[in-house]
Amino acid sequence: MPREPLIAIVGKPSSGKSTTLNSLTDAGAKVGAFPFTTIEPNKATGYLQLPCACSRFGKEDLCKPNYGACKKGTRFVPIMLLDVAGLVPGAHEGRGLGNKFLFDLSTADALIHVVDVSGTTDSNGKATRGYDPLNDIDWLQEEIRQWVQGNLTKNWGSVVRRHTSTKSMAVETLQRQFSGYGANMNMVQLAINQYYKDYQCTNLPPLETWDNEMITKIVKSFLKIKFPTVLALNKIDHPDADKNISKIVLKYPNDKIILSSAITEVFLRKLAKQGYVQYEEGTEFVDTHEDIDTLKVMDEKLSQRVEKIRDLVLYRFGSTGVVQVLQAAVDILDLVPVYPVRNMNTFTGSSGNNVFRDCVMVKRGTQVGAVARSIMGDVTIVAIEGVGGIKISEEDVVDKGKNDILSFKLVSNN
Ligand SMILES: Nc1nc2c(ncn2[C@@H]2O[C@H](COP(=O)(O)OP(=O)(O)OP(=O)(O)O)[C@@H](O)[C@H]2O)c(=O)[nH]1
Repeated sequence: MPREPLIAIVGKPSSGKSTTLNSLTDAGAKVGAFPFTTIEPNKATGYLQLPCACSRFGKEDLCKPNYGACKKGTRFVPIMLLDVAGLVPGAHEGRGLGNKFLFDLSTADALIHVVDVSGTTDSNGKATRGYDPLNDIDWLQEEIRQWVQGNLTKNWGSVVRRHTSTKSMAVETLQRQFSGYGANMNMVQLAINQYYKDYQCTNLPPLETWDNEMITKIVKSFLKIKFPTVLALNKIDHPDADKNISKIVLKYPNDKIILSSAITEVFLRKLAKQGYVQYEEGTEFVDTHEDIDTLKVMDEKLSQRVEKIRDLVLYRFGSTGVVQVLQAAVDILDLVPVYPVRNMNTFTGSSGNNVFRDCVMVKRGTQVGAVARSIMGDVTIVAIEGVGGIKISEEDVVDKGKNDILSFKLVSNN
């Protein structure tokens, strides 16, 4: 994943995708610029919250990121989000805005599947009552599988002929066929390993003998690797949500599931902007005039609404869950923050007193040399220094809190 990670928000109409996106991208006055050169219409910048390196050294007051923000040691790192609207059942056959959106999806590294757990919208997003959202999870996975499988098997005869005549290995042939989804050899090998795990076997039958059932299995395993998914069970504020949540958690015990109420997050942020509450995003803490007397006084109706939100969402679930949804997506991608600095004694950049100006998210286990090249291009590295001036080799790997603050000494161009 040499470019910035891209996380797609998917789900049926009216599940709450836009509301989730709005709450993730509206970071209010807190954040500044973002690093992406082009933002296309269906892309937006979300802000991942994580403990910043400045808090390890008590330098919170000097932390001023080039991109995003840092507030009292909590870093807001910009992450690119893709809004995949218009997915409806039958999209792989071109229904709705079908193939275009599925095509957009191919650039995503992970998915946030927003599921309406209130059961108040049917499979097409129309208002109803008592709908079973379990259908939506299966439907979305199936829709993507049928699209990928359709693309793979369209010319299966010639794929097999070429495979045989070039004496290719299955991993090579699959990589060629899946290259449109950004799949490299490593990803395809991981997919094959996933297949071994899913179907408890140790080798693949010859590709020439694969029937539809076998191809389905391979595609399913590939999709697990290509699109790791967080299930955002949204609308938990609704009274019908509880029983649906239990059913989903029981059926998908191994999935990454986060409970959310996007509408509550949007509402609380609005009240905070208007000066009625002080709200710590991602937490259950909402202070009102009773706690902090500089906050505006709310009328009876507004007070009752905030009280209801506390009871129905914040105290029951610990937060609105929206901040955690993005954190979960970054977790399943196994990304960790790395802070390149110029001066390892002061943690500053090329000028000024501000510390930890840059932060990039890289896959855990990436070699330090590869991190340098992904930031600065094809450079020649003379030395790499870590905290305390320790020497780090290009082959050392990045981990959470380890080899994550780096100073690269390069060959000078002059
Ligand atoms: N009760 C409740 N309603 C919500 C929540 N999130 C969104 N909604 C409502 O659900 C409806 C659909 O929300 P959107 O965010 O527009 O849904 P969408 O998935 O973007 O819909 P499309 O644009 O049609 O694809 C709106 O009326 C929202 O106010 C939530 O957490 N709780």
